[in-house]
Amino acid sequence: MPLTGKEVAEHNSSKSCWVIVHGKAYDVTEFLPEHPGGTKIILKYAGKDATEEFEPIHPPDTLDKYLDQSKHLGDVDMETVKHEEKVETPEEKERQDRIARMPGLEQCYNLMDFEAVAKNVMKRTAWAYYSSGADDEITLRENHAAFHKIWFRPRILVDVEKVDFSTTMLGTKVDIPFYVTATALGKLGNPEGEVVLTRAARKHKVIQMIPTLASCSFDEIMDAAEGDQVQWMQLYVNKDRSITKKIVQHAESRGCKGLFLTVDAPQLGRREKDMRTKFTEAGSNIQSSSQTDNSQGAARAISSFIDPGLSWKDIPWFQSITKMPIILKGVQRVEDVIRAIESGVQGVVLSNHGGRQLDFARSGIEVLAEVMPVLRERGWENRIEIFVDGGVRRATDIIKALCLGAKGVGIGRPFLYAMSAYGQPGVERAMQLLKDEMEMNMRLIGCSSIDQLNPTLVDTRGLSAHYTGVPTDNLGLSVYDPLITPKEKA
Ligand SMILES: Cc1cc2c(cc1C)[n+](S(=O)(=O)[O-])c1c(=O)[nH]c(=O)nc-1n2C[C@H](O)[C@H](O)[C@H](O)COP(=O)(O)O
Repeated sequence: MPLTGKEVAEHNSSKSCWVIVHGKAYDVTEFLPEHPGGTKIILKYAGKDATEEFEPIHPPDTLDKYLDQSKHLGDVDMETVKHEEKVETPEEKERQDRIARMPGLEQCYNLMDFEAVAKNVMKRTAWAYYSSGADDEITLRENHAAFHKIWFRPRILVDVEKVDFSTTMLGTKVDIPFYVTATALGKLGNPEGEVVLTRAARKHKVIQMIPTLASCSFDEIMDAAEGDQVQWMQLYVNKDRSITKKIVQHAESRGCKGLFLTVDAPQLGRREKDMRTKFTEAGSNIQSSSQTDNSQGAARAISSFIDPGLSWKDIPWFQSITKMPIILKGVQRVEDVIRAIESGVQGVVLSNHGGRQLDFARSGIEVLAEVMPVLRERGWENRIEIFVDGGVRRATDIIKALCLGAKGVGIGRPFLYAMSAYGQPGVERAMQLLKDEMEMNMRLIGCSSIDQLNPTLVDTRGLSAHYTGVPTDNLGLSVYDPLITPKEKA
């Protein structure tokens, strides 16, 4: 006999706390103190239907994985569940008004346009999670600003009537040298989540990297791919290696063509915009006497399983459990690229996690400029495939990276913003804009194919000039949200 809404509603305190998710009731009383997202956000839904809040943040198998079966109380007759009247807050009203006034998709002419629109139409928590960088967001801004320190030395009088910017990445032929990188919690921005990116990537023959912390399940994302569409897997390594082994071997059995081990996040960075928004959403209680909620925002809430003990000695174990090419994602200095080559992995991503981890880490493109001359000196430039991510917003950024020796680049936030503001058509347009820019800029620098891109076409003398502690950059300056408590919340 299913439980009634009334029976669940009686368990609405920290002494006895039941919640409903997807039509089933769960006793989370004992779990409360362990919830990485803090107790307050759960107690807000004690005795109620928490599905809407739960869905975007937690991969679908979360309750099966982390809540003992004895706490799974069974079905609820949802007809008997009273849903609180949704009162539209003034903030939500303003957001809906901005949505009504947002520009048509055809008025987005570049990837930054999607960011500008998304900032205005996304829910605060979603914007905070996607846009935030670590600490003072210096590296977040530097990632984008670094590309502005590289200038072109274009060739002239080269026949560029036909331009072909297709290439291969880990042996897969792609239309254009970028991939959709792993970014967690796709459902924060779009109710369908990461499968929106899958469908757009398929249309543009672009590879998608599936995040460990996706909102959609891994199999949902793999199932959304069609034909010979290629996907890679990004892995946060679990302290429990038997879980990791299961995930990796399942990914391989499903046809994943690359395993990207994230190596720059032994602990997730402090993304204060995310933390701040989570705190207010959970109901700030600084003034009240009760213990202040220790919620750390979405990021911390979902990453407590990550193993900070991951080290070089683990590489042989990964090589023993999978035949997939192994790529280290988040390498930030040439010494570790050399060590990666010596350890026999197939690639690295020079990346600082989109500025979300160590603040004052250098941009991936700057590290690339350090790495390639050293590898060339050793004759090792083709020993592994080198990717770069962070701050790529224009095809000229892609071209600069390839001129310096990258095989391809990863792009994160722009596709999240396009997906959040305009859904799949938005992501497809963003990818098409990059293709249009690529064709034009390849012509203008005098190259008709990817193999002609080389270091003589760029001037990187200014690249390592970190002339200001806080590089001025619209991308960064416009992302800080006002700190003043909104009127209605004061
Ligand atoms: C924007 C974003 C990036 C995340 C990301 C989530 C978001 C919203 N998440 S995170 O929650 O843990 O930080 C991941 C992740 O799951 N795993 C990972 O390897 N990189 C993660 N990254 C980093 C991402 O893979 C790229 O390194 C970064 O996004 C590239 O910079 P741009 O966003 O400027 O393109």
